[in-house]
Amino acid sequence: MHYLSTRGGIAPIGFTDAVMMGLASDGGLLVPAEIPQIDPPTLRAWSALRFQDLALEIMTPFVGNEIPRHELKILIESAYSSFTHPEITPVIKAGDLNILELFHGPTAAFKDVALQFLGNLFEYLLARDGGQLNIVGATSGDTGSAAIDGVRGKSGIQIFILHPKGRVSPIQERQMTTVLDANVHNIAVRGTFDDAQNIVKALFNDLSFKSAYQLGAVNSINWARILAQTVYYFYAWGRMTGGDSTQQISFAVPTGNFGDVFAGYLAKRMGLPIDRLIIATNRNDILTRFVNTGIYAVGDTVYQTLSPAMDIQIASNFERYLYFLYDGDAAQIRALLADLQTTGQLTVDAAHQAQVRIDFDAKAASDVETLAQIQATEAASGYILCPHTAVGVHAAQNQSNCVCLATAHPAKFNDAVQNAIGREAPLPSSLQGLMEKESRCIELAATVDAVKAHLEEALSPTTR
Ligand SMILES: Cc1ncc(COP(=O)(O)O)c(C=O)c1O
Ligand SMILES: N[C@@H](CCOP(=O)(O)O)C(=O)O
Repeated sequence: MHYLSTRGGIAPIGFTDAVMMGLASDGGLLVPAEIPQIDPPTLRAWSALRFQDLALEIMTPFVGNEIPRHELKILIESAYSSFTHPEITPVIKAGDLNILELFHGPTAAFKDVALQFLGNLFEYLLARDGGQLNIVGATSGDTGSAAIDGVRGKSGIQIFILHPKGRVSPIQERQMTTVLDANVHNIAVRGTFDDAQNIVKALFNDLSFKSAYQLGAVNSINWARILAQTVYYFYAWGRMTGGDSTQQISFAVPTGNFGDVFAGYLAKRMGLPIDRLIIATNRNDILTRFVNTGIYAVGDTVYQTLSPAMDIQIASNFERYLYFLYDGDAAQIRALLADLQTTGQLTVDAAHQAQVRIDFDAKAASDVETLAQIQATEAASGYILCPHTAVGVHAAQNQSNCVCLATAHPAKFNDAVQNAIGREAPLPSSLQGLMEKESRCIELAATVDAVKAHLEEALSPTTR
């Protein structure tokens, strides 16, 4: 399997290079040159597999022959050994709802599914090929702690995570800042998640800096993130249908950076019988507006909502979708992105907008609607939704045969839960005692220069 850039500016590379490159060297995102097609008999056979075995099957064609199958299997088995549910990502019934619980990993959010694997993969590749990696990532709350947990204490790896100061939940913040391993560096930037993500991308686009400091990516700009997240769509479909490929399932996906729903889109393009893919956004509704109008227009403000991990205006993986929407026409992607850069918006033509409406539904929820959904679901079934999941469940109303992705444990957002139902969700053991622990974090201005200077200082041979 080879990987290309959405902007057409790099020669094809293999899986290992794609994982280590993170953001493509021309500023685009890496995508597979072709999408493997899974036929109905294979889907049926896969529906009986354990999550780990399914992951091995799905990843194999994307990895190609770069990692021997038995070694890939070990990486996968080890990644999911830290999950507390035997099914890894179970589908459970809550009243009428089908909930795909993605929060049974060490940091209680769906990010663990990919980042436990990616941490192992980085460690394996560094041990095999030599070198070291300095990860720089941006988080609106969940990627940060999951990435930190995935690489803490691993040799040859340093991790720097930027979060927007005061814009993640107290538990999310403590999950990151109470990890005191020497290779973990938390940075609170005085800005929004979009500011943090722009800084990370600027650092990756500074190719001499990227190469001098061996930067690596844990955000969903890294293809391995998308790949690992694709697995649970197949898994949930198998659990819902028993492998009957005449049965289609819809998915409601709480969306911010477009990584999770893009993984669902990839699954559908691989042949998984998905009916509707529902993009669920909060008040930061750029993607919902895009699906409904064909215009992707960046607003002036990133609103703070009760679902803070989705407080994102500029959705990183949207560029990957545009690439497939335009059948891999990189020149067209560059033109659309140039429009976005100069005017703050891009518009797809009517024919492509029609395709967007075939590919996705989209719906936004206000905070009031989010709280009402948490309250209604708890009243109907006793099940407590996290506010992000509630945005998804709200969007799934009236959709039959739908699976709602539960992207985080509700206890990570107990202020919202308390507000909705008058009590908190019980803390899982992984989240207990965080508020009493020692923490470490520095604060920086939300500028590329400030972060660059910090990295230079932290990574200089005299400091280390
Ligand atoms: C709990 C939670 N739900 C949903 C999302 C949105 O996922 P994505 O950014 O992949 O669209 C995030 C952040 O990524 C999150 O942390
Ligand atoms: N919601 C995310 C934002 C970063 O998204 P990613 O999937 O690109 O890592 C978070 O919780 O940090």
